[in-house]
Amino acid sequence: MASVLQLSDVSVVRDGTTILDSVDWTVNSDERWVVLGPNGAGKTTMLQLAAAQLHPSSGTAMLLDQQLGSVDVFELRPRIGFASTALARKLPRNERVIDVVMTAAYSVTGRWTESYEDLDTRRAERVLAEWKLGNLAERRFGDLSDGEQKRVQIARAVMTDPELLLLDEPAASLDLGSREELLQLLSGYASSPEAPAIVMVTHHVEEIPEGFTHAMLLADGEIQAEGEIDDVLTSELLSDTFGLPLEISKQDGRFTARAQQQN
Ligand SMILES: Nc1ncnc2c1ncn2[C@@H]1O[C@H](COP(=O)(O)OP(=O)(O)OP(=O)(O)O)[C@@H](O)[C@H]1O
Repeated sequence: MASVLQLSDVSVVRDGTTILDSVDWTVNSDERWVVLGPNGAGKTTMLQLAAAQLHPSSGTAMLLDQQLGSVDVFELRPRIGFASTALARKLPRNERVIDVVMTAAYSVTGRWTESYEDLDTRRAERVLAEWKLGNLAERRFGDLSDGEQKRVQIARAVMTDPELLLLDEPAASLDLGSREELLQLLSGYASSPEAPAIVMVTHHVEEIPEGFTHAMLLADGEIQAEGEIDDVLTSELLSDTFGLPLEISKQDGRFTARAQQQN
């Protein structure tokens, strides 16, 4: 299976601080990864590397068969779908939902003078329907609920049929109903044979959709564990990563975690 991302001995240093330390990580095209770790572990930095928004300070990062640092990132970025709160803040709140999604075709936020083809419109309509947003296409983005806005961000990220989809805390701040609705959609998407490789950062194991295959645990910029999801999301490894005794269980494909009872 072809790899879409391959980090070899990658470190990221910013203002003298090592944020990622000698990371080795390969994501193959048929894998769906979740990245977990405490605040400040380096998860967002890892996604920024995977989104070609950041170069390694040392080591080698291969992204979609191109080496970061020796490729035009503007050619790479349209092949990568990225949904994050930072990106969502750039989306114009008074733009129609369909335009928020369609402008991804040009990697811009905010419709301006670009001309779109019927193909773009049809694709945006199809993606909106897939993410249960078809009836909201003409609404203003800023008027939607948080749950609907999160789905629009993902619809926008998949608009260009990316080879790698990156999701930074897609379920953060959602109420229980909106979270479950989103997880169901993400599960369906992740389980489809046409889905791209996916990397999702989250703070909560409860937010891992069914169908995710691999996990990475990160702390202090170092990988604590990585591999198949059931081998990595164990009570022992999670307790070590978060520095407190945790008990993890899995039922019907979904994980839950809680602090262990102290005697
Ligand atoms: N320019 C910078 N200079 C120094 N340190 C930085 C810089 N940018 C980020 N950091 C630090 O790097 C660390 C990792 O940040 P990052 O946002 O990748 O972590 P994270 O795991 O996504 O955290 P969170 O879960 O809180 O979102 C943090 O401690 C952050 O303060």
